[in-house]
Amino acid sequence: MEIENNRQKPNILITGTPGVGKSTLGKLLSEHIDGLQYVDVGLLINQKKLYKEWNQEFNVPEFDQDMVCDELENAMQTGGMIIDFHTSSFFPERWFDLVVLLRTNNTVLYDRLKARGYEDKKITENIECEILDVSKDEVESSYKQNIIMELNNEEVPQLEQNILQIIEYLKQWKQMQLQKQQQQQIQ
Ligand SMILES: Nc1ncnc2c1ncn2[C@@H]1O[C@H](COP(=O)(O)OP(=O)(O)O)[C@@H](O)[C@H]1O
Repeated sequence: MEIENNRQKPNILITGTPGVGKSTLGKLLSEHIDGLQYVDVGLLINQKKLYKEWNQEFNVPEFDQDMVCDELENAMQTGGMIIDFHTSSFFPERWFDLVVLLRTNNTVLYDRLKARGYEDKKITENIECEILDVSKDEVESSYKQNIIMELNNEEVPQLEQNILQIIEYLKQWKQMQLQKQQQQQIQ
């Protein structure tokens, strides 16, 4: 792990196809780890009207990338943010210390999206994205491999395991950041 910023608290991106469990994980992490704040970017876009156009086909806003980034910039510089969004390449790479890519198999994903009340067309589109590794490709072309953590998330025990793995990563991050700051003080 090589840290290129001086943040006191790490920023985490949680991404993946809708239904893989991003908000469940993000909220749990913010509850388990002091000082981390969870942000559902989809919700933020709606609340702060960070869009200029509306997608009639899917009845969702066409979010404006610059407006979203401007809205988050100050908080990201401070650190301690858990960012949850289904797409990730437009965020500045420098923002994140850990990128969590969640994966869920098709059968489970289908059931979750059906339970959410999505139309068949929207379910099929999302499952195709998962099969075709759309989020994975996006993450791998946008962030360094050593900060990407790809985690399966079908069942509750996996979720618990994932949380432990992330907590462990963040412990190491904190230690490295501390060492770096001590070295900077000596120099
Ligand atoms: N590890 C898990 N085991 C069982 N159900 C899960 C798990 N993670 C998430 N879920 C469920 O899957 C559904 C979708 O999760 P959610 O966090 O809303 O996904 P996303 O934010 O990626 O759209 C929710 O009903 C949630 O309770």
